[in-house]
Amino acid sequence: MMNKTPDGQGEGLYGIDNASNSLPALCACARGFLSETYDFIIIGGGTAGLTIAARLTEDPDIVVGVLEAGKSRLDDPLVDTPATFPQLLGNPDYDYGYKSVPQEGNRGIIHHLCRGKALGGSSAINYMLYVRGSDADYDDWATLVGDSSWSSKALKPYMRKHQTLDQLDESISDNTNYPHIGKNHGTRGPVHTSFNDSSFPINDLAIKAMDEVAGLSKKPTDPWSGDHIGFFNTLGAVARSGPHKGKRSYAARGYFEANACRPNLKVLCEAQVTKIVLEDGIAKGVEFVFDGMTETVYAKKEVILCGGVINSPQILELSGIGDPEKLNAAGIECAVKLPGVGENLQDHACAVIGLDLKPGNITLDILGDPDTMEAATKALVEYQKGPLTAIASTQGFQPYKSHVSASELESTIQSIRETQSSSPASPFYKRQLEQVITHLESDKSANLQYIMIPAGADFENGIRTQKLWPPPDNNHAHRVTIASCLQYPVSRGSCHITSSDPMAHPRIDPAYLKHPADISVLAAGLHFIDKLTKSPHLAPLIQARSYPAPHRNLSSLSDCEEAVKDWVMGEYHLIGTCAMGEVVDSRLRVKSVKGLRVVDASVFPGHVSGNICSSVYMVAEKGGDLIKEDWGIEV
Ligand SMILES: Cc1cc2nc3c(=O)[nH]c(=O)nc-3n(C[C@H](O)[C@H](O)[C@H](O)COP(=O)(O)OP(=O)(O)OC[C@H]3O[C@@H](n4cnc5c(N)ncnc54)[C@H](O)[C@@H]3O)c2cc1C
Repeated sequence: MMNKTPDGQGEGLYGIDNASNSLPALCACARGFLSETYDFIIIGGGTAGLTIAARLTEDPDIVVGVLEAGKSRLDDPLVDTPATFPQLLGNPDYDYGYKSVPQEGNRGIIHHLCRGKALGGSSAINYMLYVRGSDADYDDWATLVGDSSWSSKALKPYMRKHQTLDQLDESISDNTNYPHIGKNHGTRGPVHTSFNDSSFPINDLAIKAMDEVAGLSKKPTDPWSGDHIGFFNTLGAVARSGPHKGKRSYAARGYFEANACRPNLKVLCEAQVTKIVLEDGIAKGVEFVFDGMTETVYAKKEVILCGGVINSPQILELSGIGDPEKLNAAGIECAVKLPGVGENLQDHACAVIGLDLKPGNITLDILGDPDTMEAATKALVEYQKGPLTAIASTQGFQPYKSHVSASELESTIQSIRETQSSSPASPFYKRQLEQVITHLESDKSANLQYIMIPAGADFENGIRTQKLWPPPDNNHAHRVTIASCLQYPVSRGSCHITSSDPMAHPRIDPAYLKHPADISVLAAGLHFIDKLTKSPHLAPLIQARSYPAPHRNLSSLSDCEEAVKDWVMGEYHLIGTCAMGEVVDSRLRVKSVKGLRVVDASVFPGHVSGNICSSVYMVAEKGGDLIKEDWGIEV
């Protein structure tokens, strides 16, 4: 076994020199995979699945097999280069291409819902913003599930455990907008995080405008400490040290490749799991399809489901675990009645303003100039630096209460109370709503996240096609997009199978804007952005608002509500379809089934503020320890 640091981080295990190009753990065919006997079978080699596989195989006596539907994309420049992520979205080689049902709250629009189909899962295609929830968010989890081991205090070591904080680039002399305190961050975790090493003047001006309009004179001390109210440049999951400097840092790199020499780890890619094999209420193994052939593999100890927020409930339902009515309608016999499966789907919905800037103001559109692109490519290739290694970093959080009058706040809360007292609301939902109300009443809660992207969006088709970010255009006014994102939605959607065909996409309803309170909160966010555009820090730079159309008067909250209904999009932060407390217990074991856990974003019982990948790594790190404890494996 290995030495431990106080955070439980392994000494040298994820050392940069351990990476192997031959990757012996990757099986070329099903026969190779099936020749092994496994203690644990992990379904889904995504963000959470690879984290758990790495932790369990720290014990050389534990043998783990991972089945992943996507391909390994290690060393694929489209995945590795931070700036090329838009090319992954909507691309069937990387993205499942799920579609929502028409969203009634959003003029009936069908949303494309991206999910990563690759080793590393959605961490291979995401926008790489590295953000953590606030303390109140995880304390809410602990309360909802009645287990203090899920409190913010208890979870902090798992946040540090997955992270390595790389140093701020020496060219950044003024670190006012890059606040951080070392003790809140990891130093040896598999996921490298860093600040951008370059920025545009508009980044700092936008932060000034945000501070001014919000009336803030102080910066957050460290937005990863559990309090992220205020405005700052965020970290990204991009390595700024080691052999992968300048590249996306994701689960396949940090958790898999670094451990791919372990003889007790096997991964089979392009293997689609079709169901869990249940015998007398015990998960014994899984059925999967590889190269057109159906195979079965057994687990001596447990099956761990890490298929993500869409596929984990899908696989449970295909296996006969769920609501009997929904299963019967899909032609599946119910083996275990568990009505919460596929319910409680939540996302962070965003509303946006698009701005065209006056000549002389630069954004990523400058990359449309061939000479600038050549220089940026040179910086990437020769120094692993520059704009092609950057993420959309400018952001911050504000309480809703600071944006509206007392009567507007009361009316929003009243609309939630009405839902709370209605008979269809489940006891679990009612308790969640109490927490949402507490957030709205607080003047310290991160109800709204603001993100400025120094690029223009395709507002016409982007939601449907996910070709949201058109190529940079230096012949046009340079553009920025500012988003306001709802962090604690009241609306609840669902994800259920409608057919027994495992290849058929489930019916997914993220229920954007289903509840009027969500519209009110987002409208206040849009109103705030409108004020930013009038701030002396930003107004002189702006040529025109390109979206919403001029007839929407964003200084009126009711017009903001209409603009929100015209255009809303998920922040790709889907959670909750196998919620802790409802579908799994607080040790992540599926209720009424033995030998089966779910560990991924689907187990989040309620939403957290901010981008959620850090929370997925944290849940998986904790999940790994829970499994080890339950099987007497050294933690
Ligand atoms: C486009 C996009 C942008 C995002 N941007 C950010 C961001 O900037 N910052 C942030 O913090 N978060 C972001 N997120 C969210 C974050 O990346 C995800 O919440 C997180 O990665 C989900 O982890 P997971 O383990 O739950 O699922 P995943 O990482 O999606 O893993 C699920 C895995 O299971 C596999 N699988 C599914 N079904 C089967 C099957 N039947 N058989 C075998 N394998 C299967 C999948 O292929 C996948 O590899 C973004 C997400 C997306 C999609």
